[in-house]
This record gives sequence, C-alpha cells and structure tokens, in this order.
Amino acid sequence: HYPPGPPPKPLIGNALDMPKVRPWEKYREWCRTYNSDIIYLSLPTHPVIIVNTVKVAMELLDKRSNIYSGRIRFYMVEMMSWDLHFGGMTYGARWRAHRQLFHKHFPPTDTDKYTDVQLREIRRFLSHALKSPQHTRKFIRQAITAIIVKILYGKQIDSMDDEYVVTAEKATEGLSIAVLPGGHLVEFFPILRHFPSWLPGGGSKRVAEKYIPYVRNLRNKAFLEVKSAFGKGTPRPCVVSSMIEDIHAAHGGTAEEAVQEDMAMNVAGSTYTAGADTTTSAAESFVLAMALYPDVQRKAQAELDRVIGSGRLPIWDDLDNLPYIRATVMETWRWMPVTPFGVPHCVTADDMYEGYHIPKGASVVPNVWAMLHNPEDYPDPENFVPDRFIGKDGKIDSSVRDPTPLLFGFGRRVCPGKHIAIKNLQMFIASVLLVFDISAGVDEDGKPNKLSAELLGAMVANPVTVPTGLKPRSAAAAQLVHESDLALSA
Ligand code: HEM
Repeated sequence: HYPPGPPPKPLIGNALDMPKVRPWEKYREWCRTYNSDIIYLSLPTHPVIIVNTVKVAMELLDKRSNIYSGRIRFYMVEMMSWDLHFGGMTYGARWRAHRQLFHKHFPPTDTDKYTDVQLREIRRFLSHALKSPQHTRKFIRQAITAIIVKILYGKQIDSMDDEYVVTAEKATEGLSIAVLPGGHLVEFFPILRHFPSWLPGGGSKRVAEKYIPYVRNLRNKAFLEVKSAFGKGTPRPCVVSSMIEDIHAAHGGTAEEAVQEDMAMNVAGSTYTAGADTTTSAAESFVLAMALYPDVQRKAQAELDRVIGSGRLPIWDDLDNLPYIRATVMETWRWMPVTPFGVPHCVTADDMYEGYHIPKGASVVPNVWAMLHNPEDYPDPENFVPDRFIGKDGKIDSSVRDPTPLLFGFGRRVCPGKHIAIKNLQMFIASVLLVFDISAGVDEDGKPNKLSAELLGAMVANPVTVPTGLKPRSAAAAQLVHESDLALSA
C-alpha cells in the first residue's frame, strides 16, 4: 500500500487539495495529521510523494539515487523550448552529457576560478547601494545577474534594462509559469499540444507561444555574439568562449561540431536561470534578516571589525577567519530556504520504503523548508539565530546539522553550482556588513518600510519585503566604497 495522505476524490485524486500558497506549510501539516514522514498524493498526471524529514530524504534521494534521479515531464516546458534546461532533463545520457560539460567549466575542485568577477560585482553593488539605497532590491539582482553573465558570456551588465537581461528575465518568468503544478490543461491532455492555438483548449499553447521568442533569444543570442568574436580572432575570456574553443579543437569542420555547440548553448542557458534568481533570493533574505535582527548585525560587524578592521574591504582570504559570518550564511540558507521544496525528483522504478509502495513515475518532493524548520535540529526555528551554529570555542559547531547540503539538493542531482552560490553569499554578507548599517528604511513615498519575515513563491521563493535602509557605518566606510569604485572604473 501507499504512504498515508489526504483521501483522493474519484478521477481528480488530490488535485483540489494541492495548496497554492506556501505549499511547504501544508505539506508539513499533512505529516502531522497523518503522523508520517512521508505522504502520498494522487494527481491526474502522476503520483506525488512528499518527504518531510532528512532521514527519508537521504535514504531515498541520496542512497537510492540510482532510481531517484529522474524529473517529471512537463509538456509546457517543452512547448516553450525550455527543454534546453538540463535541470529539467530526465535521467539518462543526454542529461549526463550536459552536466559533465557544466562540471568541466564550473569544477567544484577549483572554487576560485571566478572569484575576481564575483568580488568586482559585489563591490559594484556597494557603490550602487551607497548612492541609491532605495533600490537595494534591484541592485542585488543586478549584481548577481552581472556575475553570472560575465562568467558565462564575458559581457558587462550595467543595468537591469540591458537587452539580454530583459530577455532572460522574461524567459525565466515563462519557466516558472510552465512548471506551475496543475497550471495547464495540456499536462492533463497532452494531445492538446498538437492542436492550433486558436482552437478552444489551445490556451496552453497560446501561453507557450508568447514565451518561445524570449527563451530562444536567451539561449542563442549572447552565445552567437561570443562565437562571432571567437571567429574574428578577438575572443572574450568567458565560459562560452572556452566551450567554443574546445569544440573547435575537437570537432571543427565535422557534423559533431553543431551537436556539441547545441549542448553548449543549453548549458549556458541553464546556468543563467538556475543561478540568478536563486542567489538573488538568498541575498535578499540576508538583508531582511539584518534589519529584523539588529543584535545579530552588531555581532557580525564586531567580528569584521576585529578581523579586518575599518581600513579595507574584505578579500577572499578573510572568509576562513570569520566564523560568525559563516554561521550567518548558514542561517540565511536555513531561515528562508530559497528552494523550499527543493526540485522534485522522479522515481524511475517501483520501490518500497518501510512497507510502503513508491510507484515508478512518482514525483518525490523533499520538503526542505520543514527539514530546516524542525525544532529538534534547530530550536526556535522561526527566528534568525546564527549563534545556533557556533560552538563554545567560537568556531562552527559540527554537531549542529549544516543546512547547506539540504538546501542544495540531493543525490546525483545535487546543485552543481553550489560553490559559486556559497562564495557569492559569503562575500556579499561580509562586504555589506563591513560597510553598511542595515535598517528597514523608507518606501517610495518616504514612509517607514513595514518588514515581514514572509517567504513567497514556488520552486524558487523570495522574501516579500526587502529593506532599503542601507547607511554607511562611518565616513571611513563610505570612503572605502568610493575608492573601490574608482579602482573598478580605472
Ligand atoms: C542560493 C543559490 C542556489 C540554490 C539554493 C540552488 C539550489 C538548487 C537545487 C535545490 C537544485 C536541485 C537539486 C536536486 O534536484 O535535488 C539545483 C540544481 C541546479 N543548480 Fe542550483 N542553486 C543555487 C545556485 C546555483 C548557481 C549559482 C548555479 C550555477 C552557477 C546553479 C546551477 C544549477 C544547475 C545547473 C542545476 C541543475 C542540476 C541537475 O538537474 O543536474 N545553482 N540548485
């Protein structure tokens, strides 16, 4: 028999039970109601298994990853041409080849590969926030976007109105619409994808058609610019350029060249989408936490003052000497998990767990939010308390569960960009706190911001409110930012 869960209705199963807002809370409630770590739901498209504890997630998604590494097929994703994204590809040779290509250019063994770009864009953020703190949210997004785009395409992003960014954001909006569970008729009646969009029932196709040009542009345009520069003998140093160089050397002039280029375009397009929104959300949550928990802020600043002082901005070597900053990074991951229910895996063979049948084709949803808010691991889970990770000796206490591996996913699908994300957030936090005092700030009408610790979204969630009160801690701190600005523009 299946794991327990809310009783299904004839034909539609649990379709009407599926929560639309903060589903992670309802998932946890079901666990309590049915007194089980694992819940079964039946949808007309596929069964769903919700996993609410670390123990079950590790047993199924990590240990049995040979059969728990698939993805559910979304027809809408294919109709929008979003099947370029290897994060959504099913388990098999095509996915593996894409992931290997990604690994080659983002090797987890060489986490310093892109630190120059990361540091530059984070410092540019300091300068933007100093000049216009009211646009903090926009500038966070711009900094994270600029890091990824520079690494991938060697292109400098100076504004969110940049044509590439506008296209990419619109394309990403399409992806989040495409994967809305139960959001499109075509998922229930796949035959509809072959009908013209103007026929009744063609709504899904009309939505898809709106986004296709953006998705194609996201994938092709910047890539082709880099290729053209390479062809002219003026290559820009970047991931795509070295991909093209490798392909040219190994397959130049053969039919394989186009096949490999196609894959390179997919990998670059996937990286932008997987990396930009996620890291942006974490940086937003950190800024929010600082305004809501001023005592934590003071404590982190005291560590920075002690270790770095006020005469320079942080550099990478400092991070090893900043345990409280590291704990703040861990608490940011935990407090507002960017991907509250991970990215669901699909089980590719029938399985059994503690006497329950897990059917082939089920979507397995790790309720990461519930795991990271489990009071047994993290007492007082709703509050932002980096101290929970600090031991008596002032170092990271290894007996407290590190949220990082839970946040970045499981088994063979674990986030391959996590080292980039971790470095981004560490340096962002250290740099921002060294320079700024953070408070709620004011809104566009000059009224004090009302902050709330509310997380909203689906696959990727963001805090609803982000403060705007970034003020330099001192004249010397502002001077550091001015000097770094001059150095960046030199
Ligand atoms: C705070 C930032 C980030 C978070 C929370 C995050 C989280 C995740 C999660 C939960 C998954 C799915 C894991 C699973 O299926 O179990 C994933 C996949 C992925 N992430 Fe990240 N990620 C972040 C940043 C990044 C960055 C910066 C990059 C690229 C440089 C990246 C690239 C990817 C890719 C390509 C996949 C798909 C992997 C696959 O399906 O094989 N991520 N990420």
